[in-house]
This record gives sequence, C-alpha cells and structure tokens, in this order.
Amino acid sequence: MPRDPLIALVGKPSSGKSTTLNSLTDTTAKVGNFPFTTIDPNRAVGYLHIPCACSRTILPGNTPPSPSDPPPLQTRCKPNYGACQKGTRSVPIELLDVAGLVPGAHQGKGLGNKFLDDLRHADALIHVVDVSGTTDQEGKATRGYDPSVDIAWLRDEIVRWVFGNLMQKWGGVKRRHTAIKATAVETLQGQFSGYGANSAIIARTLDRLALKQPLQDWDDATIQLVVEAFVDEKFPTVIALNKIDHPDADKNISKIAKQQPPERLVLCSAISEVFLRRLVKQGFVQYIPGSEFVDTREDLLDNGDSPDQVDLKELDEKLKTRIENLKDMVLFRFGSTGVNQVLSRASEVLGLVPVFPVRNIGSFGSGEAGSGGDRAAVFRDCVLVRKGSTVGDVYRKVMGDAPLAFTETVGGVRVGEDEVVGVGRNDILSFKVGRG
Ligand SMILES: Nc1nc2c(ncn2[C@@H]2O[C@H](COP(=O)(O)OP(=O)(O)OP(=O)(O)O)[C@@H](O)[C@H]2O)c(=O)[nH]1
Repeated sequence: MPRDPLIALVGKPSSGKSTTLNSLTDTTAKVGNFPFTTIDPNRAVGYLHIPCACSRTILPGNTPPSPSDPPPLQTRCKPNYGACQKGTRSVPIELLDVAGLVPGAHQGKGLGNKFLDDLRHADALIHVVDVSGTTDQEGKATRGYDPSVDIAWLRDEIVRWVFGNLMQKWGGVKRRHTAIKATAVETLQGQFSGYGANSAIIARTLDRLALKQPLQDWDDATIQLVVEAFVDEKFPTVIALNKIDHPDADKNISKIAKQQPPERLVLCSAISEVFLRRLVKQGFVQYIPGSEFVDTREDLLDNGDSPDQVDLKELDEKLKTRIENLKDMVLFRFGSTGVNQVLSRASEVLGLVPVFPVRNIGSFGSGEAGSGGDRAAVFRDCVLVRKGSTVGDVYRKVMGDAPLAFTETVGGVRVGEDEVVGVGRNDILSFKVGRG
C-alpha cells in the first residue's frame, strides 16, 4: 500500500525549525482529527491548505443561489480529518522534525548520524534558513553571517552521508553487479532502498546524468555525481528563508534569490505566525492563519461594526505597536507570514495531488445512495497522493487489498484503474468493491 507522504524540517540549530513547526502544527484554526495512528515523538501533523472540491461550481447542483452565497456543497463539507473553511481545506500531512544538523554531521558531529538516519523516510525537505544572518553555522548568536552558505553545506552533509554509506560497500556492490549482470538501476535500487528509493527515482537519477561508462567502471568522481543527483531526486528541498521580519534580512534575501531557483524559495516569519495565532487564542485579534489581514477591536469599530458586535479585547499600547510593526515589516511587505506557503511549496515540489474518495458519486456523500438526502455531509475524505499516481494506487491506499469492481467519477463516468489522477479531471472518485 502506498505510504503517506512525509516532509522533514531540517536546518542548523536556532534557525527557527521548532517555531516553524509550531506555526504549521498549531491547531487554533479548529482543525479536526488526523488519520495517522502512530505519531513518533519527532513527528507532528501539519495542515496543507488546498482549494476544496466542495467549492467547484462546475459540479452538478453546486451553483450558488446568488453571487454572494457560497456554493451549496460548501455548507455541507465536513471533513473526517482536518477542516474546510469557506472552500479552503486543511489536509493533514505528516512532518518530521530533524533536530540541529551542523557541518560535520555526516561524521557524527552533534549526533549528526542519528539525525541523518531520521531523514531516510522523508519524501521532501524544508530547509529552514535563518536569513537574518544573526546565527553562525552552528547556531550561535552573531551578526552579519552569510546564510547562503548554509544552503550549500546542508546539502553537502546529506550527500557525504549517502556517499560514505555507499563507498563502505562499493567493492562488493561492483563485484555482485558484474557477477549477476544486473542493470545499474537494479544495483543502485538495492543500495538506496534504505532511503525509501524506488526504481523510478533511481531511473530519473541516472537519466539526469546520462553516463556512458558501465557501473563497474565508475570512478569516485562519477559515484559522487550519482549520489548528488540521487539526493536531489530523493529529497527535493524547499528553502524557507525564515526571520524576514529582521532588518538584516533584506540583503541576504537578495543574494540568495540570485543563486537559487525561485520555485524553491519561500520567505517566512514563523515567529510572526506563532504570535498572531496566540493573539487569536487570547481574543485580541481576528486573523485567518496565513492571510494578509489582522483586525483588532479598533479596526473593526473603524470599519463600522457596532461595539456590542465586536467580541475582541482592548489592546494596550505595547501590543498595539507590536502588531503595527508586524503589519509593516511582514504582512504588508510580503503579503503574509509565509508559513502556509512553505508547506504548499513542499507539496508542489513533491507533486502531491489531493483526491476526494466518496461513497456516492451523485451526492458526494459517504452514505448509501439516498441516505441523508441533500443535507448529508459531503467530501468527508481527502487523500494526498504523488503526481503520476493512478486510480488503482488511490484505491489501494484507501481500501487496501479488497478487489475493485469499478470506479466512477463525476457524472457517473467510469474511469480505468490505470488512469493517472489529476486535479479537476478525475480527482473525485467512487470505488465499487467486489468482483466486476
Ligand atoms: N526574528 C525572528 N526570530 C525567530 C523567528 N523564528 C524563530 N525565531 C527565533 O529564533 C530562535 C531559535 O528558534 P527555534 O525555533 O528554537 O530554532 P530551532 O531551529 O528549532 O533550534 P534548535 O532546537 O536548536 O535546533 C528563537 O529565539 C526564536 O524565537 C522569526 O521568524 N523571526
């Protein structure tokens, strides 16, 4: 059965990993349960924000009565896991906290081997970088440090770790490869299976390099290239440039933006998100996590709300100033605190596709045909699968090994088991169990 995707947060000490994790996992937004049964101590549940199927007005019977009304399905969207607020769905996703990697980790420095070992199961990485330059490469307080260096050494540590593990056995690997006349994909898959690599990842790795020599003739430099390409395939990485609220951040952001592909970079201020969510909990502000706007009591009164309608507390001068600063330095300049984009971007680099399995393809409910009528809850389930997954892959993830009779999508249209799932095309599926 395909595994659930796992995203790991990595970075040097004090770059803001815990704060980022808190901002991604804090459940102020009334998110519900999650489907993962065993959560290790270093795992947490984050919520990926996606447009929910319930807000697609193209679906039968989902036209809003007037432009200002929500589509009818939206009012009945009740996820089993996560939440749906006005058509934005929070889908639970597992996160792994890989504590404090430092240069030299691959040789065991700072318990590095243990942390690197934790990484094996990750499908993508979020590298949290302290873009303010106020912590050195080991996380100690400083000023004027160049954080672009961190991006290079962290990847290098992972490469050296994988390289070291492979080289320990390379003599035997080569001999066996020749003796059994294996293909390079087969041999490398055997070596890299401990990192959760399948043959598709290995094939992509080798395609990237288009090597001429057979595996048994690879020299160290070639093996190094193979390992680098493998690390990039197996651990696609989003770089979260954290602490953008700090005045020293701008020049570092410009430098890194010139060196890295834009689709890999996200700007964020984890501490701002944590602070705002705390103020929401304490009843001081209205704020939808990830949005550009924060409303205080004063703002709402200025907007014409009457005092008895506004149930927010008064702010003292100190808090007022902090919120104004946060608006100026982060929200207005960057459009949000950026933390939700960190997770969305990681899901993009992984190519995750949300799929909505429903029992009843006519009503999108989870009951038998006709049960609950048009008031029944819809789109109870949403699963995240990797790009390129087929209808059959989704079926096995949701239903396990039971035999599949046939599958329908919107309008009762039959879809084949081998069809690749895609957003808006065949991502609402009803599986009929049994022998077809
Ligand atoms: N200015 C600013 N400071 C931040 C931000 N995020 C985190 N910090 C601060 O950076 C320091 C380190 O944050 P942590 O989240 O503990 O960092 P960490 O990477 O988990 O550190 P380790 O647990 O040592 O690996 C703390 O003092 C945070 O308050 C941010 O967005 N802006």
